[in-house]
Amino acid sequence: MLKPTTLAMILAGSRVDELNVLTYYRPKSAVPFGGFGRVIDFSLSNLMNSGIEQVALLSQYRSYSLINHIGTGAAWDMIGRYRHVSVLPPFLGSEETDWYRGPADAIFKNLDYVRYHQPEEILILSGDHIYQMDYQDMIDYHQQKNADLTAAFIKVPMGHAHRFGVATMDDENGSGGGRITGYWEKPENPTSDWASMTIFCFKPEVLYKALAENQKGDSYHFGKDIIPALLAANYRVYGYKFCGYWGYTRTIDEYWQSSMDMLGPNPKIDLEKWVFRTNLDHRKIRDNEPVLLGSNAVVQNSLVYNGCKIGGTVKNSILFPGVHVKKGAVVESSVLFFNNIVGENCRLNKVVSDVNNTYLDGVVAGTKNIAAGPVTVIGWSNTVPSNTVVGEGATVYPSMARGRWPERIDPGEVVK
Ligand SMILES: Nc1ncnc2c1ncn2[C@@H]1O[C@H](COP(=O)(O)OP(=O)(O)O[C@H]2O[C@H](CO)[C@@H](O)[C@H](O)[C@H]2O)[C@@H](O)[C@H]1O
Repeated sequence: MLKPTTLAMILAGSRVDELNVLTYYRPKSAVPFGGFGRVIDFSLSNLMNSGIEQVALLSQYRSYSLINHIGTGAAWDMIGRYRHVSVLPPFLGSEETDWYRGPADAIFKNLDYVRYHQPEEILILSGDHIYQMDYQDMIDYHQQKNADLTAAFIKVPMGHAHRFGVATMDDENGSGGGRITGYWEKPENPTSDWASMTIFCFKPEVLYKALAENQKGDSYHFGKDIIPALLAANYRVYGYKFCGYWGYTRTIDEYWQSSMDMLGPNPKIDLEKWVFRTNLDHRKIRDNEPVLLGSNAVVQNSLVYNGCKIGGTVKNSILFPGVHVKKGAVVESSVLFFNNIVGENCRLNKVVSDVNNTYLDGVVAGTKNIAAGPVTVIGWSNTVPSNTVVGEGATVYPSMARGRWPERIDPGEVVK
C-alpha cells in the first residue's frame, strides 16, 4: 500500500509556435532559462519546496532534452521509496496506438498510473511557466472548501485577458479566491482579468469521471472542455488567487522580459529565497570551471554562470555556462545559452542566442534601441561569419549552413 498523498502531473508537452526557433528541437518546458536551468525547473522546484514528492511529467514533443534533463530526479530530491519523478511519453496501448490528443487526453491515457498511486488529490500543472508558488497553500484552500476542482488564477492586464482562460469568482474582493461563477477560455471580449495559470487541484474521483466523459467529444483541454463541463454539472469548482510573479514567456518578447526580470537590485524572481534547483549533471554544468574575467573585462548587472570567459563587456545580460565574450566585444541586454562564443569586437544588443552559436569577429546583431526595439533570435548551432550585420528583430533558424550566410540580415527578416 502506497502512502496516500498528492500526486502531481506536469504537462510538459507543447511546442509553442510563438517561441519559434527556441522550441524547434525541444518542448517549451525544456527551454533554457535563468543562466543555468530550464523553464521546467520552476515547477519542479515549486513541487520540491511544497513537499510534493510523487511527480509525473507528460511530454510528447521531442522529449529527448527533457528526459535527459530530469535524469533520476535527484536534483529535486525526488528519488526514494515514496519519491519519484517519472517521464510518461505516449505509448502504444494494448488496443490503440495514439499520441496524446491534448492535455486532458494525456492525463486520461495515464490514468492507470494515477490510480496506482491512490492519491488524495491530483495536482495538474503546466511545466511552461516562470513562478515561485507554494502549492500546499492551494491544496489547503482546496481541502478547506471541500472543492471538487480548484484552479489557480492571477490578475493580468485586461488587454491581455483574451489570451487566457478567465473566470469570475463569487468573492471577487476576498484575498483567497472564491467559487467560480463563470469561466471563458480565451474569450474575444473578456469580462474578467483573472487568468488561469493552468494549475489544477482535483478530487481524484471527479477527475476520473470528467476525463471519461471528455473522451466522448473531440477536444481534450482542461480550460476549453473540462472546467466548463464541471461548472455545467454544478460541481464545486473554486478559484485560488495567486498574487506573486508569473512569467508566461509565451512569446520571444515575454521570454526576454522574464529573463530581464531576474536582474536589477530587486529581481522579481529570487532564486535564493525560494530554493531553485536544476540538474547540474545535465550538460555537465557541475564540471564547469570558475568564471574567468580578463584584465579588461567589464561586467554589470548580469548573471554569469561558471565556465564563462569574459574579455569584453557584458551589461544587463544572462550568460549560461561556457559562454566566451572575447576582447572588444560588447554584449548588452542579451541572453546567451550554453557555449556561445562571441568573437572580438562583436556587438550583441537584445539578442537571445540558443546553444552552441559562434559569432566570428566583428558581428553586429540586434537593435540600437534596447528599451523599445525588438528581440533578435538566433537558433542553435550557427556560426555567424565575421562582420555580418543581423538586423533588429531578425530570426535565424538553427544550423544555418556555413557559407550560406548573407552579409547582412535585414531587420525583422526570418532566415531558414
Ligand atoms: N499533448 C500534450 N501532452 C502533454 N502536455 C501538453 C500537450 N499539449 C499541451 N500540453 C501542455 O498543456 C499545457 C496547456 O497547453 P495548451 O496548449 O492546451 O493551452 P495554452 O497554453 O494555449 O493555454 C492554457 O494556458 C493558459 C495559461 O496558463 C491558460 O490561461 C489557458 O486557460 C490554458 O488553456 C501546456 O503546459 C502545454 O505544454
